[in-house]
Amino acid sequence: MGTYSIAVLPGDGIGPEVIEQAVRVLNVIAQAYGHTFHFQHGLVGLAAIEAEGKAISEETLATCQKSDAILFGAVGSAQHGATVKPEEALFRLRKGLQFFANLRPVRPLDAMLDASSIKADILRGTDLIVVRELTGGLYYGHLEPNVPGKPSEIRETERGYEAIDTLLYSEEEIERILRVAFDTARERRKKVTSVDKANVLSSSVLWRRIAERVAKDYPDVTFENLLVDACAMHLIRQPASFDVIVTENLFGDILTDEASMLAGSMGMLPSASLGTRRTAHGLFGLYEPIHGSAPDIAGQNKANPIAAILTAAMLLRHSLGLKEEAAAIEAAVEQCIEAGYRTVDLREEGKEILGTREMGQRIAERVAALAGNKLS
Ligand SMILES: NC(=O)c1ccc[n+]([C@@H]2O[C@H](COP(=O)([O-])OP(=O)(O)OC[C@H]3O[C@@H](n4cnc5c(N)ncnc54)[C@H](O)[C@@H]3O)[C@@H](O)[C@H]2O)c1
Ligand SMILES: CC(C)[C@H](C(=O)O)[C@@H](O)C(=O)O
Ligand SMILES: [Mg+2]
Repeated sequence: MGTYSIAVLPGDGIGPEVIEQAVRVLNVIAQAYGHTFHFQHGLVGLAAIEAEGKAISEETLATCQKSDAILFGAVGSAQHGATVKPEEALFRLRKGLQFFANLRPVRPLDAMLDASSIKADILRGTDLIVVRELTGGLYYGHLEPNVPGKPSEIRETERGYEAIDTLLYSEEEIERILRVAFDTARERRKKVTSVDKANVLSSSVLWRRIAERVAKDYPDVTFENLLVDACAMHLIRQPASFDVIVTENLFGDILTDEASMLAGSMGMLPSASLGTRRTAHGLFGLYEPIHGSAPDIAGQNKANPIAAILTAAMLLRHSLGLKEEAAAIEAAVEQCIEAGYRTVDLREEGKEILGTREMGQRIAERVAALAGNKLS
C-alpha cells in the first residue's frame, strides 16, 4: 500500500475522453489494493493556449516535475500551422524532462487475430517493442543551440519559398538509446533490430556505426541492422520475426502508427517515455497513448480507451513499481476482448460495439474482479 502523485494532462479532442477511462481504472486499482493516488490535473494543448497563451505553462511543468509520473492524453487539432502549436506541449515535456526513450509495445491479442486484414498465421506470435529515440533528430533542429544559422524555418528567396529542417544526432544520444534497446532485449527474447537509412543519411551512418559498437557489449543478444523502408515492409510481411526495434525519432513515429494496425487500431497502442531520473518507486516517466486527438471522432463517445488504459498499466509498472496491478489491467483488457467487446475502430462481424465510457466501465469491472480474486 503506497501513496503516489500522478500528473494528469488530458489535452484536446479524444484526450479527455480516454484519460477519464484510464483514471477510472486507476481508481479501481487504488481501491482494490489500498493505494492512494493523488491526481494533479493540468491544462495542455489548445485549452492551455486559450487560457494561458502557451501549450503548457511553467506552473503545469513544475507540477509534472514534482510528480511520480505524468499521464498524458493527446494534443492537437485538425488545423495545422498556428503560431503556437498545441504539440509544443509534448516537446516541452519530452525534451524539458529528458524523456529520451519512448517504449511502444505491440502485441496483437489472440482473440482479434482473425479480424485483422493481415492473415492470422502471419500475425500469430507477434510481440515486439519499438524503442523510439524521443528527444533528438528532425523534431528538434529548431531548438539545437549548436547548429549554425537557422536549422529549421520557411524562408523566402529570389526563387520563391524554401524550407529547412535539420536532423542532428550526437554520439551520446545514439549510444544511450541503443543501450536502452539492448537492456530491454535482455529482459525479452534477446534480439535487437536497429533501423536506419544508412544508404542515404549521414546521421544514420553514425547511428549504424555506434549500434555495431554497442552490440559488441551484448554478445548474448542477436543484433541486425535494417533499412527503414525494408522495415516498414517486414512489419507487415513477418511481424513475429521482431523483438526489439530501435530507431530514431521520426522513423519510430511512423513505424509505430503502422505497427498499431497489427494490434488492430491506433486506439490499442500505449507508450512510456523514460529518461534516467528515478523516483522513490521506479523511473520518472511520461505516459501517453500513441494516438492523437482524433478530431474526426472527438466528443462522440467513439474513441477506443484501451491504448490509454494500457498506458496507465505501463505507468504503474515503470514509475510506481506496481507490477501486479499493471498485470491486472492488462489481463482485464484481454478478457474484455475475449468476451467480444469492441469499440468502432475494431469493427468486427458479430461483436458487441461499445462506446468509450462503456468499454472503460467493462474493463474497470474486470480489474475489480481480478483484484478481488487475488486479494481474497
Ligand atoms: N501524443 C499526441 O498528443 C499526439 C499523437 C499523434 C497525433 N497528435 C495530433 O493529433 C491531431 C490529429 O492527428 P491525426 O488525425 O493525424 O492522428 P490521430 O492519431 O489523432 O488519428 C488518426 C486516425 O486514427 C483514429 N484514432 C486515433 N485514436 C483513436 C482511438 N483511441 N480510438 C479510435 N480511433 C482512433 C482517428 O479517428 C483517425 O482516423 C494532430 O494535431 C496531431 O498533431 C497528437
Ligand atoms: C503529435 C506529434 C508531435 C507526435 C510525435 O510525432 O511525436 C505524435 O505523432 C506521437 O506519436 O506522439
Ligand atoms: Mg505519432
